[in-house]
Amino acid sequence: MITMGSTRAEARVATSAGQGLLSSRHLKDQLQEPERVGAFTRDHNGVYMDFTRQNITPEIFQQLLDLAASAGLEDKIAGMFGGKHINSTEDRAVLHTALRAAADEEAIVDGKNVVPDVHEVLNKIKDFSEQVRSGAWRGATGKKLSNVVAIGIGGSYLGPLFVHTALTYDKDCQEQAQGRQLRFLANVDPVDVATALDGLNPEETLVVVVSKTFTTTETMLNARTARYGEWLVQELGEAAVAKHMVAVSTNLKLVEEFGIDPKNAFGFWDWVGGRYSVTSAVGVLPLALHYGFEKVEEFLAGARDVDRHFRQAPLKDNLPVLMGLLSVWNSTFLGRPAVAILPYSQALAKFPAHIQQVQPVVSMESLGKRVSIDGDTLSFEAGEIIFGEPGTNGQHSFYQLIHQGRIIPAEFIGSIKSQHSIYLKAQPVSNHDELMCNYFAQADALALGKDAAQLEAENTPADLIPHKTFTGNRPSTSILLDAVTPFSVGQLLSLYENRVAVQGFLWDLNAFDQWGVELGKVLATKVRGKIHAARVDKHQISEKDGFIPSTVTLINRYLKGKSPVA
Ligand SMILES: O=P(O)(O)OC[C@H]1O[C@H](O)[C@H](O)[C@@H](O)[C@@H]1O
Repeated sequence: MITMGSTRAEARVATSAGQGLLSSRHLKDQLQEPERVGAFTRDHNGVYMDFTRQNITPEIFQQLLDLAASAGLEDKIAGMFGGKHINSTEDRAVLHTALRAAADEEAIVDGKNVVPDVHEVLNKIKDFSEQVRSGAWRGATGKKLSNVVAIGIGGSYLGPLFVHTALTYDKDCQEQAQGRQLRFLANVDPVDVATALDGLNPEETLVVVVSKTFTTTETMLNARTARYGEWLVQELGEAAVAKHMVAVSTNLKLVEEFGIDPKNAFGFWDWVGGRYSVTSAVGVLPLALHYGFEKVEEFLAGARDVDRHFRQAPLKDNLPVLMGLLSVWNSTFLGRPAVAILPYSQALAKFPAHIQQVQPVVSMESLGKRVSIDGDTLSFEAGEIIFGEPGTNGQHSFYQLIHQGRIIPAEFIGSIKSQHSIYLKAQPVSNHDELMCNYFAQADALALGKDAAQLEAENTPADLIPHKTFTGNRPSTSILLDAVTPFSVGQLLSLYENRVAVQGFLWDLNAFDQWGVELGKVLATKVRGKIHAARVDKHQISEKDGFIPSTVTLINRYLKGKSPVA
């Protein structure tokens, strides 16, 4: 049986045991067996998952399921849905799944069913978005508000951006969004302010300030910039704020202090982690304003569908569980530290960035940890470096590395139907077919490789054979959706969110806190104070300010080069 081991030495043994368990047979041989398809593919409501190209055998698969059982995975999943405070370092329940529960479902947090609260906010969003879209709610000068700028960062940005990008060219969504614009402002870089506000008339624009805490420096500065900077108040006066600025937050007190009427604030709760918040008002409000509430309901229904599957399906058929187990197998047992998420869908272009944050970003932010939930140093490698780009673009950049360099498990995501079908008469296949030919080919190229004998048979010059050899045996999972729709985007989101939870449970770490981002924030606050003081007193920064010599030199060079302030 494979175990994680509780000491580094045991973990090393586990890793070599993992490698030892790997069949000496190359994937190219194993993949000839038709029964592998039956054993290692699953289909849930339009989400087809093929993990035949993973480095597993039926025995390893069984051992992974045993590992899940011995880690008490089913109980841990039940504990999460049951509202246990599994985010123990913040003493919070983890119930983002309640955000998409049906009105008649229950999710109990501290003895209270929170689903009615969720639906109260959803109804408020429905109402408000319909008023804005119909023109019943207008701007200060009487114009319809057809533009939305959502200001937020991290989880208050990446999820909504991912979903918006995914739905932009869905035919129905496109129709619903006609004549409207949805933009995001995240980076504190003033160039991002310029990009987000460029060409937007404040008279026709609604600003949604999205921040769970309502204290995040970047978001608050950007919100003040949109309000007082070159824009809203300057052009329309202070009174316009009431009609042009609304907020999404768990901190309604600070929303009011900022000068936004709490009536125009949409709440959520501390049992929703920031990076898991896209199905709260964080995503629902901007998306409902842009696409209409019904489309967002379809997205929520997709997430609910996979949540239920995750809660109910046996481990061996449970897609998030299987994805989590395979990640643990690849990273902890086989020592593969990265994962490439490769959507063969331009609509899913922002999915890798969102998952970086959900998985160890919520993969790297959630699972990028070094201690267990009890604070002990982990004895094994946990967390994965997640990166990715849509195919085929990635093929022309980093795929060289994954074909012939490091072994990086890949997750290919494709769809049967395109949102935008193009078929040129003179071409053998449609444009979407062409895209998907690559989706099929790349997974096989990684798994099957190309050896010296094949190259010799093609009369490859001997000196080029080492360069043209592909070792193959490189793992990947292929996910095939019927189409990229609001529903399937919700399914995909839930699949990955829940898979992160599984990995956290198996690694016994807290996938729901993010202390790792705090140190940088504290240091930035110190730098801010020192730069301000240096400017006011016209002095140089020195080591007395508590910086190391290289930072003193860097900051002084910056300050010197910037007068006047810009
Ligand atoms: O929504 P906010 O409170 O503004 O927080 C924005 C982001 O801040 C930090 O980076 C957290 O680590 C993220 O999880 C969070 O999403």
